[in-house]
Amino acid sequence: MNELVVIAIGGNSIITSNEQQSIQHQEKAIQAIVSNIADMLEGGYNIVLTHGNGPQVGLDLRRAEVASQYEDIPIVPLANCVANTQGGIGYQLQQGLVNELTQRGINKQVITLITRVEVAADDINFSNPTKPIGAFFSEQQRDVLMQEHPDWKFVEDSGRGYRRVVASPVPVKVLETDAITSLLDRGFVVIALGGGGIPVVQDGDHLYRGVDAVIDKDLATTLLAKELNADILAITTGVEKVCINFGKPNQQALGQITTDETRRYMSEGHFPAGSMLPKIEASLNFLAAGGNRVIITTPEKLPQAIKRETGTHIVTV
Ligand SMILES: NC(=O)OP(=O)(O)O
Repeated sequence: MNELVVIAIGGNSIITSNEQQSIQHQEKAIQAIVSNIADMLEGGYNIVLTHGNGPQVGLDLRRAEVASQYEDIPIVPLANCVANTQGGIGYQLQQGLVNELTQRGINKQVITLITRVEVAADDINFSNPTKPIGAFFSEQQRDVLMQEHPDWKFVEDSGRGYRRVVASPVPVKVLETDAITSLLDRGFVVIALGGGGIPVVQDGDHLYRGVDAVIDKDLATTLLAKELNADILAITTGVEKVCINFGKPNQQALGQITTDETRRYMSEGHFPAGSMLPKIEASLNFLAAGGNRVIITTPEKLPQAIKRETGTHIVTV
């Protein structure tokens, strides 16, 4: 039985900077990603590929806001913008991966699944926006935007500038897990849960409606990996390996670590909040639910990391 790997790719691996937002730039980034996914498929793994949408959903929302200044063009709610990014990014990944597999002579079907995720209507995160979306702005640009849009909130993001933030409720349940399982059983590579899933709340018995938010894709991917009983969760990030004492002279990159060691490093404050910490918490959560292994590495290093040649591997024992 082939191992099931659930892989999360960040939206910023596809739009890498303000200057690289065009579809042509995104397709170039996607070509590199699908080549790595194809390598993993050749290694005999079953794969569910999830992706973020931070830069893309911010762009989509901005496009909708600008267009809605024309009286005949209605505004698009944020939940629909998330759905749009699932379709748009999913299409690019699906087409890129199908083409890559065809060129390699691999007969494997790929499908993108629109995926909804239930969140709690009373989630406290609705009143405290934390999820950065869209482009990076200078302090001066941010101040101008805040004057034009007093309801917009911003946060400084990773030393790269200011980004708009929106609500990011905790994912409670992936509503399309059964469909993903059926597709995996039939041999598909499944691209799902784009942008952390379209956030929906219960609106009566088994009835749902979309809400204006963007779910964190690492949290949502962990939830899906648990629901699918996946063997391996692969979380991609900007560094090849997780480090302790990051940025200090005694910085140390971590290869394989146990959950006990991970918890100790976490309690010693080695993993910054809003950056590596949520990925580490998600990893521990997946392993506590019975997962075998978590890999944290860059998208480029995934094929080597799955063979244990690089990356940080977190295991229970
Ligand atoms: N939705 C989400 O978490 O997207 P990014 O990973 O692109 O920020």
